[in-house]
Order: sequence, then C-alpha cells, then structure tokens
Amino acid sequence: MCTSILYNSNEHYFGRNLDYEIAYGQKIVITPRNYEFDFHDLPSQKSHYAMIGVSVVDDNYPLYCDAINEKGLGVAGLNFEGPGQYFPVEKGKKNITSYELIAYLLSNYETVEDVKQGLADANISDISFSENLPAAVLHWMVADKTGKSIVIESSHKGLNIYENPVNVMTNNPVFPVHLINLSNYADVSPIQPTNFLAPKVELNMYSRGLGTHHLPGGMDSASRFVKATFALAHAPQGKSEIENVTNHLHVLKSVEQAKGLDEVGPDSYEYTMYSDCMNLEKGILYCTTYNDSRIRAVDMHKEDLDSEKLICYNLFKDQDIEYEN
Ligand SMILES: C[C@H](CCC(=O)NCCS(=O)(=O)O)[C@H]1CC[C@H]2[C@@H]3CC[C@@H]4C[C@H](O)CC[C@]4(C)[C@H]3C[C@H](O)[C@]12C
Repeated sequence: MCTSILYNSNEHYFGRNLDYEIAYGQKIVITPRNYEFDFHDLPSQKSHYAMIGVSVVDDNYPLYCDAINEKGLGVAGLNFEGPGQYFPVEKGKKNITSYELIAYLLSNYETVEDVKQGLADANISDISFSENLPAAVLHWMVADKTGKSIVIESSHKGLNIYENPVNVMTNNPVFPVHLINLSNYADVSPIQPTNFLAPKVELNMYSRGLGTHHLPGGMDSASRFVKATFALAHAPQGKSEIENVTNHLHVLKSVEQAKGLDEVGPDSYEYTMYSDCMNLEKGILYCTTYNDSRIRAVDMHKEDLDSEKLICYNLFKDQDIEYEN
C-alpha cells in the first residue's frame, strides 16, 4: 500500500510512502528538458519541463513512481488493483498509457487546473511498457504549489477526476468513499475530550491524547487515509526548510509500515520501502528508506537541466548510524 500527501506550509511539499514487498530497483531520477520522450500514442516530445522523482529506469526510459517538475507540479502513482481499469486505445481521444502518465503530465503542465483541462479528452490506455513490466493498476494524486490537489482514477466508469480537499491519498476503495469515511472520525482531536459519555460522572482522564483514542492505526488503506488526514491537518507550519521537511516526513511516518506487520504471502511482508518529500518551489527531493533513516536530498537545479541524458542517484542505501563514542 502507499500513502501520498501534499503538505502546505510557506512552501509546498509533495511526497509519498511506497509500501510494497518487491523492490523494482528504483532510483532518484532527473529527466532534463531535452531528453526525448517517445510517447506510445502521442507525438514524441523533444523538449519539455524538467522533472525529478523516484523512478525505475528500463531501456533508458524513466518509469516514474512519483515526481515533480520545475514548475511545481507533482504526480504520484499508487496501487488501485480492483476498481482500477484501463481501456484499449480509442480513436479521437488523447491516449496516454498508464506507465507514461506521470512523465506526460509533468512534461506539459504547470498546475492542477492545467492537468484537469489536459485530461478532459484523455483515455488511459491498457498498454504495458514491456512483457517484464506489465501495466501496473494505479490511480494518481496530482498536486501543485498553489496548495491544491486532485485524484485521477480510471475505473469501469471511465476517467474520473476528484478534487482532494484533504490532500491525502492511499489505495482502495475509490476516492469518494475515503472522503465519506472521514465523517466517522470527525470527533478525533488533539484536544482532551469533554465527557459527553456520562456527564454526571467524573471520569479519570488517565492519559494525555485521549482525543485520539479512536484514531485508526491499521495498515489497511482506509485506516491510513484517516490517520494521515488527521496528522496532516494538524501538522504545524515549519519556520525553515528543514522544519518543513521534518514535519512532512513525520506525517508520512505516522502511517509507515514496519516489516512483519502486513503479510502478503508466506514469509513475505509489505513494508515502507521509502518516504519522500519534494519541495514544489525549489525542485529538491528529500528521502529516507527503510534501511536508511538519514534524510538525503537531490536538488534538480544543481544539474544541467538542458541536457538530453537521464541523471540517476541511488535511492536504497545502508543505515548510517552516527556513533557518538
Ligand atoms: C508497487 C507500487 C505500488 C505499491 C502499492 O500501492 N502497494 C500496495 C499493494 S495493495 O494495494 O495493498 O494491493 C507501484 C507504484 C508505482 C508503480 C510503478 C510505476 C511505473 C511503472 C509502471 C509500469 O506499468 C509497471 C512498472 C512500474 C515501475 C510500476 C511498478 C509498481 O507497480 C509501482 C512501483
């Protein structure tokens, strides 16, 4: 499972947890402006906005899991197995394969509004990148530096775009159901509760944090949606870049999955492989991985963004413990 968020402070930070049991060899990848995108059913594009994100690179092609562009637009793909459905290429429509959707949107658009207009006549086609990499069934969260986000879902009903007032997304079920479910937790609060249970009885408020007693803590997508929404809605504004990155990552850590808790097969467990935080104004990607809790950063503007070649950095590294003696 996965969780993505847009954290709005004085600047805007977009990122996600990628939870899974199989590593695809993701890297931190910058696609500069003149790398040629050979889209499947759209004209190939020699120049476009530059982007940075986490990506699998296969045959020199960036298959982005999540990324942002130099204009401050961000897109993340999360599993949507079940409700998700793609369709055959349809004449007269803008046919975008699922594996190139992130690259296509980030190549061409600056804001969530642009994306909504750009997808008005779109069809997410059911074409796989290759035999080894069959089309992953995904839905996408799109965010921009105005602090707005939307969710794109292709299901049996066709392509749906939803406003995302909470700036959080997880996996199944369909997005509107997650929003409705939030009402069940409307009274979860950082404040100690008032005793409405038996008002004439004096209750012993034995602990701090009783306002969060009914906050779900499960690994499932519905629980993570509620918990991340609560954590994000109450996250303080940082006074510096470091504080903002720290706050963003703590929201993601509130729904992190440790190894051993979410069994998906015999001796196989889904876990949070990485968490990232991308500053939409600055074009910097910050990340931690399961085995490396030290925050690392890659700044796209420190590279030659007019080049034609992909720029890759390792994502997965070993734990870096600072021994004090
Ligand atoms: C596994 C991940 C979702 C994790 C998740 O949500 N797990 C919950 C499972 S569950 O909801 O609990 O059942 C997803 C998220 C993004 C995906 C890549 C997107 C680019 C590319 C698209 C191509 O088409 C196929 C290969 C490709 C590299 C994809 C591989 C894989 O599919 C990735 C990593």
